[in-house]
Amino acid sequence: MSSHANILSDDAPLDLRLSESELDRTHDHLVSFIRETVDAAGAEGATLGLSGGIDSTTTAYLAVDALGADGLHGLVMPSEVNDPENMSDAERVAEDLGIEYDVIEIQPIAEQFFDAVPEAADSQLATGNVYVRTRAVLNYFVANAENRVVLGTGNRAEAMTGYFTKYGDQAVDCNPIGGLYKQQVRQLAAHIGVPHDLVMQTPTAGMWEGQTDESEMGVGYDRVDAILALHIDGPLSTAATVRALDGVSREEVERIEELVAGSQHKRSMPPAPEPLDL
Ligand SMILES: Nc1ncnc2c1ncn2[C@@H]1O[C@H](COP(=O)(O)OP(=O)(O)OC[C@H]2O[C@@H]([n+]3cccc(C(=O)O)c3)[C@H](O)[C@@H]2O)[C@@H](O)[C@H]1O
Ligand SMILES: Nc1ncnc2c1ncn2[C@@H]1O[C@H](COP(=O)(O)OP(=O)(O)OP(=O)(O)O)[C@@H](O)[C@H]1O
Ligand SMILES: [Mg+2]
Repeated sequence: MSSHANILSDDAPLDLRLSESELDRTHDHLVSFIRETVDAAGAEGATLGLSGGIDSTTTAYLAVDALGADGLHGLVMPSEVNDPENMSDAERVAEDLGIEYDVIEIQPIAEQFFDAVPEAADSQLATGNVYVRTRAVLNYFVANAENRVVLGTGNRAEAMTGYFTKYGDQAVDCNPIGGLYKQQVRQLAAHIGVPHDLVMQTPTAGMWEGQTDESEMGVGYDRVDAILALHIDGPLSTAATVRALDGVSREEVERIEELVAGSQHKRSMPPAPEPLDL
C-alpha cells in the first residue's frame, strides 16, 4: 500500500506526511532506538500492552523488527468497558507477529480498587484511570520477572496535550513513537505493513464505553497535529496559526494551548522545594 493512501482526513489543514525515504529512515531510527534502549538496560527484550489501536500496533511492529518475535511479550488486558472487537484486533496483531502474548482480564483487579473506595467509584474518569494504571502494574510485573523493558506507545500529539494518564499509560521505559504526530504514526504504520483497518481505527483510550480521543479533546487529530507543529513546536503566533490553517478557529488553537499548559506537570519530574539554607 502507498503510505500516502487515505491517511489524512478530507479537511486536514496541514499535510505533515513524510516522503517514502523519510519513512524508511524513521523506521530504521526507531528500530535502532528500541534495540539500544533494551541493550543499555541489559534487558533481554521488551513488553507492551496491546489494545488493537494504532499506537500499540505500530510500536509492536517496530519492536519485532528491532528485537525479533522472541524479544517481545505482549499483554492484552481487557476490562468490561473495552470493545471486544478491539481486543480481538489486539490478539490478531500478536498472532500476525508471532509473539508470545497473554490475555489478562483486569476487571476483577479493578473491582478490588472500586470496592476499597466506593465513593470514588462513581467517577467515570477516576475508574477509567484505574484500568489504565492497573495495566501499568501488570506491564512492570512481567518486565521485572523476565528482565524486559516496558515499551510505551505515546505519540507526540498525546504527549504535548497531556492526553494520557499520569503514571498510567505514561509509566513506561521509553516511547519509540514519541516524536511522531498522529498522522505520521498512521503513515508509518501503513508503510511498515500494518493492516489498513487498524491504520484507520478510531483512536480510543478505552476507559469508558463509547469514548473517543477526538470527541473528548474537542479537536480532531489532524487539527491537533497542525496546531502543535506550527504553533506549539513551531514559531507561529496564535493569530498567525489561525490565518495559516484553513478552517481552524481561534477557539481550537486556544483549546490546544490550554491542554499543553495544563499538562506541564505530567511531563516533568514531581517537584520538591529547594532545600532551605539552614
Ligand atoms: N498542576 C498540577 N501539578 C501537579 N499535579 C497535578 C496538577 N494538576 C493535576 N495534577 C495531578 O494529576 C492528576 C490528574 O491527571 P491524571 O490522573 O492523568 O488524570 P486526567 O488528566 O484528569 O485524565 C486522564 C486523561 O487522559 C486521557 N487518556 C488517558 C489514558 C489513555 C489515553 C489514550 O489516549 O489512550 C487518554 C483520558 O481520557 C483523560 O482525558 C490529578 O488527580 C492530580 O493528582
Ligand atoms: N485493553 C488494553 N490491553 C492492553 N493494553 C492496552 C489496553 N488499552 C490500552 N492499552 C495500552 O495503553 C496504550 C495507550 O492507549 P492509546 O489508546 O493511547 O493507544 P492505542 O490504543 O494503541 O492507539 P489509539 O490512540 O489510536 O487508540 C496502548 O497503546 C496500549 O499499550
Ligand atoms: Mg486506544
